[in-house]
Amino acid sequence: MSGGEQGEDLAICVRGLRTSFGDQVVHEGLDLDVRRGEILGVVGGSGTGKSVLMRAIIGLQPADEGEISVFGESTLNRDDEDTLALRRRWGVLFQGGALFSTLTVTENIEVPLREFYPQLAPHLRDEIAAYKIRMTGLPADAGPKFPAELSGGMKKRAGLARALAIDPDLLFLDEPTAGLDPIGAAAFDERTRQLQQTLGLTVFLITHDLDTLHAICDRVAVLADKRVIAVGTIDDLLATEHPWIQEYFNGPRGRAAQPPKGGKDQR
Ligand SMILES: Nc1ncnc2c1ncn2[C@@H]1O[C@H](COP(=O)(O)OP(=O)(O)OP(=O)(O)O)[C@@H](O)[C@H]1O
Repeated sequence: MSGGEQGEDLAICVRGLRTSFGDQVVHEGLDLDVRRGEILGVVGGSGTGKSVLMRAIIGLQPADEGEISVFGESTLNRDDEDTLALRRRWGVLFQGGALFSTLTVTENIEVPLREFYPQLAPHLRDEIAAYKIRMTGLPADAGPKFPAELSGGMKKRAGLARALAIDPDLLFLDEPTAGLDPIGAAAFDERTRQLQQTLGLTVFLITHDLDTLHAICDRVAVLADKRVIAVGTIDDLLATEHPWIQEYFNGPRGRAAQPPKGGKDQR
């Protein structure tokens, strides 16, 4: 189910990861492969370390032990210039959106453009921001608005537009549909899938949303006991006997989210 991938087919490769906060060990001996071009859903009970894993991959959380590489390049122990070159290849939508409240939507989207392309002329920055606004399905007049003036769904789209600002190859989404109504969540999923297919993105998607897993994830990784206990399609996971996995996918909510038999996508 996991392992055995060729290095060049992998967007992310984690081996033997250990992370901790003081005495609290979050991950121990964690391995994970994310294939290029896939949407990998990451699930697990609350506090199992999904966000900490994402932060470790993008270099915001130190690793006590282990190896992490992104597109074949180690993310650990890099010098500043190398780190910047690698960071250009990913965009991140943090849990809750994490927009700067004192900046407009356009200015938020321009933050990574200023950081990575400081020489870019202001009118080009504005054009790119306007394009990203359209791309993520925000209304054109969202640009001059402040985050406090946006609905929850619009904030997520603005966060997505910022994550896509520098045309990344890899997108990290931390609970992108949390707090959205089911219609808004389905629309966000659909947009994520469209963008992933059109732009050839690899997506690392942390979620508790069973509908999202069924609708757009190619494979799902399950975190428990400080490591990834299983990775595969939902059918692969259903074939395992781990009690948490069975409860998660076959419990009342899991069953309700399963697509009807005889046709995966009826939309
Ligand atoms: N900055 C921090 N300082 C101390 N402990 C932390 C910190 N960040 C996370 N933790 C701890 O690490 C563990 C994993 O947290 P993490 O946020 O990765 O969980 P999660 O699986 O994403 O949870 P959820 O599904 O609830 O968002 C938790 O016990 C959390 O309290």
